[in-house]
Amino acid sequence: MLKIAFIAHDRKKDEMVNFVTAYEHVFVGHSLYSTGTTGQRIMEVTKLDIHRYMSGPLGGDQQIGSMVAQDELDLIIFLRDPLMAQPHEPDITALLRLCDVYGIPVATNIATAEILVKAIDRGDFAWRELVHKYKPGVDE
Ligand SMILES: O=C(CO)COP(=O)(O)O
Repeated sequence: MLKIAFIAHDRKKDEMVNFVTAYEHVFVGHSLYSTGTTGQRIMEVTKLDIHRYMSGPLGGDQQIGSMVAQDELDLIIFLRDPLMAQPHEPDITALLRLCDVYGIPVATNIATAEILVKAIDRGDFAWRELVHKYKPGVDE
């Protein structure tokens, strides 16, 4: 079971809802997380159970970043709006930076999200289980 987070900016929320609905059969077996409004929108139209953090501008991206830092997240689908400035831009940058620090797969547009979801379906993310088993500082 993977831990997957969904985040979408306002003008990308319809796209996110359509995407998650189309692949609900893939996501249903996993632990799901989201920022506040994104999760609410997805749960309105699917049967998925999503743990919702705060809304992005109120700290939701940072809460998800904290999961990344604690090795508690395997994959993020973050549909960003590249054409609209966000008040919490530093939080967004910080989250993406942490994904790079910890090597967490993150899709920032729908084309990459499609590829990742197909990889999940094929079982390509089984390597994440190995990462979880190896805890630096404990196993060394
Ligand atoms: O702003 C966001 C991510 O940066 C998303 O937050 P919401 O899901 O609460 O709209």
